[in-house]
Amino acid sequence: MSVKIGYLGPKGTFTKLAVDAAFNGDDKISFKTIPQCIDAVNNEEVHIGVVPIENAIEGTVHLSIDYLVHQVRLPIIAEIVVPIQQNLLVHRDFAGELLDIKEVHSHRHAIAQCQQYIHKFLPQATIHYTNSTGSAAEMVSANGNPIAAIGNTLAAEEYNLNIMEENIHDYPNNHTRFIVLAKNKELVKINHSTDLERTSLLITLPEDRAGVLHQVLSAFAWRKMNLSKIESRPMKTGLGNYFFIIDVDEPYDDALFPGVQGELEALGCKVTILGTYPVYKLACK
Ligand SMILES: O=C(O)C(=O)C[C@]1(C(=O)O)C=C[C@@H](O)C=C1
Repeated sequence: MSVKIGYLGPKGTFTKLAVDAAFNGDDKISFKTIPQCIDAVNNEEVHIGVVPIENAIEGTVHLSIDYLVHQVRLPIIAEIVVPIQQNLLVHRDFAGELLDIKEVHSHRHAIAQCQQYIHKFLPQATIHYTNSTGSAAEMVSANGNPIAAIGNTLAAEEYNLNIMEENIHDYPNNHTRFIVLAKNKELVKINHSTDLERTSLLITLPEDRAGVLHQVLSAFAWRKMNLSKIESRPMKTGLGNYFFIIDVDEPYDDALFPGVQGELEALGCKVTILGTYPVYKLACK
């Protein structure tokens, strides 16, 4: 059986680079948006979906986490981390200078990763947000105007663009985490080794209970469980209502995690496990 893998496309996105680094051979199907990709896994149009979740410079990809929490709950089966290098891509026929570029197109995370570069070298350009860096590159290749896209070298290749400036992201240690979603975890086969396992929890706090966040964190702290991320997001039910995503750098087990869950539930919290999964730090071609 050929395993169908959905990803945030079109061709030439960073998500495609992550998919190519992790999976070989299988059917790879691009989706225009993150929700469309997640829906496709849920509707069983594809077996696996890969979407970005967090970037080292710009932080969480809110669209992915919010869609997973509020719209479609699918388990996280694995995580792929790849290095991110942003480049300024222009049409093959563009022969001007940086100051001739009227518009810069890209995904909002890519624009944010190059904020200082744009501020310094492209102050005249207007910013246009796209669904992905790949769709920005596609747009530039179809357009003769003096415009540019921010994206990777695969996009330059796929859309026959010139790389006008390389490595334009503002901070050198740039990586993005991608999550792998699937209903059947047996279909997710990543042939790389890893010694890191992570568990992601969704926690909602009881209303108006002084010090409860401190108590939540202590439940992990005294068990010496290593948290790699804590993030709050609006519940979308009114001002001041938030949920927390907590990543623990340990696989789910039958002792510590049920202990934490019981303790948090006794405090009036609601705890949901979003996934317990291996983390693969991979290089891209
Ligand atoms: O637009 C792409 O190429 C994507 O895969 C999305 C995305 C993101 O959402 O963060 C992925 C990696 C980079 O951080 C920039 C953009």
